[in-house]
Parts: sequence; C-alpha cells; structure tokens
Amino acid sequence: MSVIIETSLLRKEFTVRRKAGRFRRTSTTVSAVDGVSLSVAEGEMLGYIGPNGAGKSTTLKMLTGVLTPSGGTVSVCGLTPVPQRARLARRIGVVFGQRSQLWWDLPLTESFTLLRHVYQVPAADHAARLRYCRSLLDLDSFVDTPVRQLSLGQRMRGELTAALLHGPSVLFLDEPTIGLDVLSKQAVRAFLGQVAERGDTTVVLTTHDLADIEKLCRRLVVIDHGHVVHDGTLDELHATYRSKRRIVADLDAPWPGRDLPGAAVESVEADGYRVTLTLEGATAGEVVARLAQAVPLRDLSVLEPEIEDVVARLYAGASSVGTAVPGDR
Ligand SMILES: Nc1ncnc2c1ncn2[C@@H]1O[C@H](COP(=O)(O)OP(=O)(O)OP(=O)(O)O)[C@@H](O)[C@H]1O
Repeated sequence: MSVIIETSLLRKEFTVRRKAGRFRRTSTTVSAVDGVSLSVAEGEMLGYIGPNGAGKSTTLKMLTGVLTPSGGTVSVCGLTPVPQRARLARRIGVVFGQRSQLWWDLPLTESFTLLRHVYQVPAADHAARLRYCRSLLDLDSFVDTPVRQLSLGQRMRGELTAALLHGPSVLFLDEPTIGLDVLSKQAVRAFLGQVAERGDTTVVLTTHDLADIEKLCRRLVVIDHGHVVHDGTLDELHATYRSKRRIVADLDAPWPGRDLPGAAVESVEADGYRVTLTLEGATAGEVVARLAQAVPLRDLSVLEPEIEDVVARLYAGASSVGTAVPGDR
C-alpha cells in the first residue's frame, strides 16, 4: 500500500495579541500543532481525535492547504498543500461542519450540477457517483428541496455527496455526525462504512463521538496539546491502558467479601446484593465459576471496556504530563 498522506514534525504556532492596558499590547505564542508525524496509507480510514483545543482542526487545515505550517513537512497525494492548493482541491474532498459547499437557496441537485462544472467532471462519472450516493444516503426524498429547508442530517448527507462527486482520493471529515439525529448518524456511518469497504478513498475523520471511531476506524490517532499521544488500533489502545472486562453480578445472598483469584472487586452495591468485578488474568468463565461457588447467583453480565473510559483516561493522563507516554502510566 502506498502512502498518500505524510507529515513530518508538522508544527503550527499562532501569535495572539492581547490588550494589556491602554496603549500596550502583549503577544503570546500558542503552539496548536507541535511536531506531528503521520503516515497514512491509501484506502485507510483514520480516526483523528483529541480533547477540545488539541490541534485537530489546525492539522486538517494544514493538510487541506488552508493554513501554512510554521514548520515541518506535509504531503497529500504527492502535493504540498498550500502552494499546490488548486491541484490538491481536485484530489481531496472536504466536509467541515461549520462551512458548507452547497448553495443555500438551490436544491441539492443544482448544487451537484454546479460542482460538476466547477470540477469539470465528465457527465458519465458524475452520474455514476451521484447514483451511488443517492441510493446509499437515501437522498431521493429531499434532493429537490432548497438546502436552507433541509434538516441538519439531510444537509450532511448532501455535503458528503458534494464532497465525493469529483472522485477524490482523500476525504477529510471534521465532525460529520455532530448534532445529527440517531437515524442520520446511522445513515452517515453506514455510508462511510461502505466507502471504507470499497477501499478506493482514504478518509481522515475527526469526531467527538467515539462510536464513530468504534464502528469505522481500525486506526486511531489521538492528539493532545499538539502532540500525538497514541497511534494504533483501538485494541492496542485498550491494551496500552490495560482496559479490563468487568462482570456485574446480582446475587441471591449478600456478597461474603471473599477474594476471588483472577478478579478484583470493584464495587459492592444494593446492600451487598450486587458486585462488580474486574477481570485480572482469568477468563470470564473461570471467574463466574468461582463466583458461583462463593455465593448463589441470580443474574450477571460481562461488560466490554468502554472506549469512552479509556479515552477519558488517556486525555487526563496526557493533559497532566503535557506530552504523554502511555507506557509510563
Ligand atoms: N486562528 C487562531 N488564532 C489563534 N489561536 C488559534 C487559532 N486557531 C486555533 N487556535 C488555537 O490552537 C489550539 C488548537 O486549536 P484547534 O482548533 O486546532 O483544536 P481542535 O482540536 O480542533 O479543538 P476542537 O475539538 O475544540 O475543535 C487551541 O488552543 C486554539 O485556541
């Protein structure tokens, strides 16, 4: 697989000037992106996440040629984004939550036709891509409605179509599911899942909705204070942070307060009739068998580690040490 996005020690600093008294101004430098080195292979779907102000949007803006880096190198589709922005625009599609590429007063169909002319897409290619998006994103019921009358979910489906009509090699999505209702979220995720499966478009996705990541992205890059603090699969993230499976058991007698080999008692609730155990080295089956010997069981469930939990711990750890080294935790 060849590399389609590559950054090396990418940096962006902003100078912020503030009034300090009547005539004086002070200026401070904000380091928004501080040495990000990334390599994304063709066809990959990459989740790019981090807490507020971590540097995600600034990175995307440098990758799409909107912002000039302060240092380091960046290459997308073999092009340097800022000086080659016009050529890059033909190779990438962009959906940024705040900005629309649709014409507000026109129906979606007309925006799509205008975009065909902007990008000079051959009619047959345009028609094939539009057919694909119309059916997968279920656009038919609102494709003739002016954009300003669409719901947020409908508009987002239109935005995704608009971003794909010129057949980009890379799609940049900034918070594509933010504020969407459940059905639209599902539609957008299912569609992106299809795009990933086809494997001909590389996708970089930022989101605060970790379910997006869980459903779509095998690889996850976490950024905090401008630094990459994790780059790997979700499973690796769980392994690094030693995420544990848990067993919640409802009991027919109060918990006798015993040690169970291979598990740690996390909490005892409901007057001793509910116990939560964290698996430590033993399988769920082994622990359930030992539990059943210790006390009569009424009901139990095994909980998989929550991505929210592990990411919250990662953010907390990263923030407290500036540049986190997960292995040190
Ligand atoms: N134009 C700008 N001028 C000054 N500071 C900026 C500018 N743009 C971003 N910043 C600062 O750079 C840092 C990174 O911002 P960025 O928008 O990239 O974060 P983010 O991870 O996208 O956050 P969010 O999830 O809140 O959108 C923040 O401290 C932000 O205040």
